[in-house]
Amino acid sequence: MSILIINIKELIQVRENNVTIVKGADMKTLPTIKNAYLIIEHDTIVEYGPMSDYVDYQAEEVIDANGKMVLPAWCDSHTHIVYAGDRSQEFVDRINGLSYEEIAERGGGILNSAEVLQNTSEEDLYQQSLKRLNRVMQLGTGAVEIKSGYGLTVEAELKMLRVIKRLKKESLATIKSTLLAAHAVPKEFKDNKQGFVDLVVSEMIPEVAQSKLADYIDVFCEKGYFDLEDTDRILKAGKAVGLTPKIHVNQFNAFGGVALAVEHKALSVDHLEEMRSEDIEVLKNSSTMPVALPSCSYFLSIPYSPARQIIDAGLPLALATDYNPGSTPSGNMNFVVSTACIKLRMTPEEAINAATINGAYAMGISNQYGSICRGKKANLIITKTIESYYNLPYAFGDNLIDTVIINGKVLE
Ligand SMILES: N=CN[C@@H](CCC(=O)O)C(=O)O
Ligand SMILES: [Zn+2]
Repeated sequence: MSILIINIKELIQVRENNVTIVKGADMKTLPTIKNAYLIIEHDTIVEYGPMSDYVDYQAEEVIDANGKMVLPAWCDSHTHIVYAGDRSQEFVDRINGLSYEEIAERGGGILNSAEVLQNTSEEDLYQQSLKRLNRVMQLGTGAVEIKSGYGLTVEAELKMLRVIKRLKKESLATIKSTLLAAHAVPKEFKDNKQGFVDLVVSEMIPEVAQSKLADYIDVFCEKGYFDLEDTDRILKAGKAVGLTPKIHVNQFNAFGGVALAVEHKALSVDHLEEMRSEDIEVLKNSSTMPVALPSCSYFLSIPYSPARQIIDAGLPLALATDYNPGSTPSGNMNFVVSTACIKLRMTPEEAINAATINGAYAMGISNQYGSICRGKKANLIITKTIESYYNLPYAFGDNLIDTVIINGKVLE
């Protein structure tokens, strides 16, 4: 299959040298080609350039993108798309005055989702999750990381990971899978957190590694969940079987989790709503990607990650949705990009870099995704007719996407 796209008003995020990460002041640059063409063969970008250089090419499908822009599909490096049911009652409880923490203390929150998921069949869980995945693909997401963490028993965590594996196989999207067994302490272990950490380390991690069901290991490193010692044990055990760490850290409290993650050479540290200067310092000269989740801050009314401080310190930053039933029931990367500009004071260039190439880095796939580059996979968004790419964050809440191409296939 070959696709030729002609008359592209602006081809965005063109990176000739297969750049795999963009940091600091460089994030303000978004390389583009005006009035461009692009050729896809099978699932790969094989050629592009200005229309003035275009030489006749016989493609099976020709798309005239007159007035429209083309950019890499969004790379959403942090989601919990596989879950059962919803937590809309807790949403209303919060409106009526309860905090996210108070709801969790009453046995709601993650434990509520875990109970529902444990009682949901694998087929039903798959169907619910597939629907969400298809929806976010329509919204321009072409690559996505999905975590376990609503199972909290060996059996239910494996069920979640098998659903992710099936999504990998049956969906067009590129998917990375993360074991987040240490997401909350289950009721049965309420007074025996160590017992649960032992279970994660001695049963869940080996079993998941054995059946090759995860690419990454995650921990919710937070007061009332898992402390530095627990996190250290779990990351060590994960790394020992080849699972690279990506952790939830500094969402409500900052107490050294970022430094621990860097020590473990984590691929990413995610949330970062609460950042101290030493957290920023420790990320310098590391290979760990900081990831901001602005939809979560929006939904919970908690602080936004200090993107300006992070980028102005010369660090890279990625943006992701955190799509989950409790803190972020939205997988819309367009909203994330808008909110990053509006609330985190990122420029459109920074936000697009953060949601494409840096998002791909935070999933370990930026050698293949996240920019327009010969040889990279053809995951693309074709916008509606727009004046400038500034319109993408500016027109918040609007859908400016006309067509999505994922791994060389046009979404119906
Ligand atoms: N903070 C931890 N985990 C999720 C929320 C989980 C939930 O509330 O269900 C997050 O990333 O925000
Ligand atoms: Zn999360």
